[in-house]
Amino acid sequence: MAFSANRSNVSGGSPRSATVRLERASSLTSNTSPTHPRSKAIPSATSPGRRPSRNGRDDSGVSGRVRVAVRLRPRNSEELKSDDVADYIELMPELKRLKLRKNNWDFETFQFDEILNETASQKRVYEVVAKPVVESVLEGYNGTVMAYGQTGTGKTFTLGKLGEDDAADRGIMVRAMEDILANASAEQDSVSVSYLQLYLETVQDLLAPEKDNLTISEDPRTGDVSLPGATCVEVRHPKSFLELLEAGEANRIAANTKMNTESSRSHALLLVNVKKSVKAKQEKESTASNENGSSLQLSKSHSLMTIRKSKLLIVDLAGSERVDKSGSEGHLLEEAKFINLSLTALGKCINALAENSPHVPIRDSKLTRLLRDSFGGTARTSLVITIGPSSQHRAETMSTILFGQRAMKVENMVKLREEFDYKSLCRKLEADLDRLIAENERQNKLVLDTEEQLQKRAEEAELTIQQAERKAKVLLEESHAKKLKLQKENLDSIRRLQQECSLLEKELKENAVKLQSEKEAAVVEKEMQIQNERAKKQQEKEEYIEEYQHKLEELNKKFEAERAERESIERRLQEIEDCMEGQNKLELDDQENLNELAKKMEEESHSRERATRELGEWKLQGAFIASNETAGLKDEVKLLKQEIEEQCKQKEVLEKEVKDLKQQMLQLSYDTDETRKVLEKGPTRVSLGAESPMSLSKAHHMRETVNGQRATIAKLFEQVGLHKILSLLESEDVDVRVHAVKVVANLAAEESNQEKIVESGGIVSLLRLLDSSQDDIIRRVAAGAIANLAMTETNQELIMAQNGTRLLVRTANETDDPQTLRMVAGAIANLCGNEKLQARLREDGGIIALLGMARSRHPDVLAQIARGIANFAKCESRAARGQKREKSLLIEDGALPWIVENATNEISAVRRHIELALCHLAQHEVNAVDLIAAGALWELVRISKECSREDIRILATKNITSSSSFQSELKKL
Ligand SMILES: Nc1ncnc2c1ncn2[C@@H]1O[C@H](COP(=O)(O)OP(=O)(O)OP(=O)(O)O)[C@@H](O)[C@H]1O
Repeated sequence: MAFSANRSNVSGGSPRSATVRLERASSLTSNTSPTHPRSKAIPSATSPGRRPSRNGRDDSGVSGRVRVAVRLRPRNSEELKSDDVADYIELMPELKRLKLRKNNWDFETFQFDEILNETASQKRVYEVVAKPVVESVLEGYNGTVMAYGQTGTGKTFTLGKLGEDDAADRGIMVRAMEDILANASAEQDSVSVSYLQLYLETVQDLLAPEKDNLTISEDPRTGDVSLPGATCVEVRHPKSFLELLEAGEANRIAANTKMNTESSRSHALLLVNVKKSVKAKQEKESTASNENGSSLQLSKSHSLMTIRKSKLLIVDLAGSERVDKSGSEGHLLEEAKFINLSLTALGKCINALAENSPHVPIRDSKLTRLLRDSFGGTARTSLVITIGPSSQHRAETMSTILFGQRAMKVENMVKLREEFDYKSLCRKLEADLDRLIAENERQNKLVLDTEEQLQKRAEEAELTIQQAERKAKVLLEESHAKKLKLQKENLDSIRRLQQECSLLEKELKENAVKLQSEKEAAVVEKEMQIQNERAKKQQEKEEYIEEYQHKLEELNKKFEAERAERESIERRLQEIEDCMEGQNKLELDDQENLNELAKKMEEESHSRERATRELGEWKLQGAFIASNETAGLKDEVKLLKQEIEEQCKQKEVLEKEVKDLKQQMLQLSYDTDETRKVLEKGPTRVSLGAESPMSLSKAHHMRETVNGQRATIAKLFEQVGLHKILSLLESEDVDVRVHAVKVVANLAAEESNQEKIVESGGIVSLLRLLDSSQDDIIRRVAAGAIANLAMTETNQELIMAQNGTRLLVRTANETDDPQTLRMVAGAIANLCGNEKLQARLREDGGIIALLGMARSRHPDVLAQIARGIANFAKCESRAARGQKREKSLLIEDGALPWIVENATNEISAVRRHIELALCHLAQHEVNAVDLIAAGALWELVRISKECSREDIRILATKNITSSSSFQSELKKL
């Protein structure tokens, strides 16, 4: 039987080699050895109740003081009867203090871990004294619960009470076993007990009474104490434990009877061995490996189990009064040796430990050897000291208390005791190995299978390649044959195409020769046609000239007659002028007289005023004289008035005469206008107007009249003087201005007069009149005069310099009178003929104004516009000769649409001018694109074929053929 569980083989445990003991915190082993004095100065661990943590982290050695509780037994029946009242003890459970009377006036105070009075229940005693130790045992630590006290104070009651009658009486042993069994797994853990008695240094097995002298064994390496021969019974239920305990108690009584001794002389020891399996931590694995110096590597995949082996020792000591009497007091030493050697030895050891003595006499008794781990060892130890209430045992009580005080000073180093379960690990590893071997075999088989498959596939692939090569060879041969065949077909096609090409070339050459001959024939025919037309035109022209010359001669004759008539009118006019001059002189004289008279009257008025002023002074003296003078003056005034009236009458007569003369002059002016109109339509003055429907005879008559009038006017012009006539243009009288401007216009119609008119400032006067007048007749006649003057280059420059273009433009915009517009258009048309002034003319708005006047739609106006455009285009064409030409300003100012629109105007004068203008514009390639866009090309083509004037036709043809743009446009169609 073994006292220590790890040495026990009672239950047929496995061989020792199967387990490896792991001592944690081996560095503290020497300290924990009972053979070495232990230091008391372990500060934090000295606190009562300090326990290793449940999670096992606090698994290195931890110091733990022996905990001591005091329990006071209630008074028994005898004590209750006696007067021996226990007032020598005073318990203070709250303060955990106990006071013991020393004498009548003094108490001694002791501090304990727990104070349990007489009313403390068994349950409370268990929880306070034993439960912490039991829990510690369940966590893998050794534990000791021990009761010490005088006989009859309740040690057995506290520890070994079974509680058959009343469960509340169950003592620490029963309750501890209940807790241990409740926390142990029936499958994995094991709980076994041994129950022993020590009497006079003899260890007896209470579960096997025949074993009455068990040997105590100590492991020299670890110091563990065991009883190899002790009975160790596995316990699974509290009930079986009770039975076991009852049996053990019966054996104890029998043994004591046999040995003729008392139970109070022996120590009862209940040894509970607990084996619990717990999952090992990873760090434990490495530790295990290192400590054993083995190369064993534990797979992390295994959940390694460790076995925690702990033992709980519950010791019901013999009554201590003998110790006290024999050990402490030093008397009756022999008796002590016989009776309770072990208690004495225990007291010494505790003293030594409490006093930190270098020598602890642990080997002095079997009890101290058995309790080696409980005091100064690795177990958690809790001591309950029991005392009685009777003052008769005061000395024993004091002795017990002092024992308890000394025991409190003993410190243990509690250590976790656990081992790896290498058996199960080995089993798991073997299972793993089997599994790995099976896996390896399976993999090998798989590799072999794969290799076979690969070999098979390689052979198949080889076969496929050979087949593909054969197929490729056949296809290559076929392709080569096809290629040769195609090449041959291509060659045949090329030859055929070459033959077709040569045939086509031959055909083309023949067609070209044929076309050339047809073209030449057409040219010859065309030339002949042109020559015929030319001849015909020439003949018509000559006939016309002949007829015209005849008519001209007739007109000249009539003109001579008119001139004679005009001279007579001019003579009459001279007479009238003379008469007017005389009349004017008379008027001037009368005016002087009147002025003189007015002067006299004014002086008289002043005199009268003076007289009036002096009248007050000379009222009396001069009244008479003043009245006479006034009468004289009145008479004089009367005479003068009569004279004035007479002169007025004469003036009226003269004015009537002037009026008549003016009437005559007006008539003359009207006649002049009419004559001029006729003349302007004649061949000598073609600058203005289109052909009139007036009959030739009437025109002739009119021209004769006009010629006569002109002669008269010319005479008048010589007699009156140009300056005077021009000054009349600024007369306030509208009629005078009208007549005067008509006279000037008539004069300007004669080229011979123009120089004089210009020298006399006529252009400026006419422009001023045009600028200032709102009268349509004046503006029309003035514009006509300007138009006539604008026929020469010098005059054109003068007109332009005097801002004439702007005035004409303004007039053109302001009036809708066709005759005025005709004159204005004529004037601008004349200006258009000056190539030096083109830019300025355009800048002053001349072209746009010219085009704007087309709104009139009057044939005469349209003719003048067309003439102006033709003039402009001609000058542009002339100016650009030999220079790089920019686009025509006419095109820039948007004239093309109007030109194209009127290119076929039924009025020949309009049409002819536009045809000319188009030809001039077409001379320059720069205009070609716009001309094509405006449709002018087709007009040019038409002109080249239909124009009545040959020169224009030729010009148009030349333009068309010489323009690459026109040619390409024509080719498109
Ligand atoms: N706390 C208690 N309550 C009631 N009765 C008690 C108590 N303690 C002890 N007794 C009684 O006192 C008597 C003596 O107790 P017990 O036998 O347990 O003492 P003991 O210390 O074990 O004595 P011994 O040393 O001789 O074995 C018993 O009859 C027991 O029932």
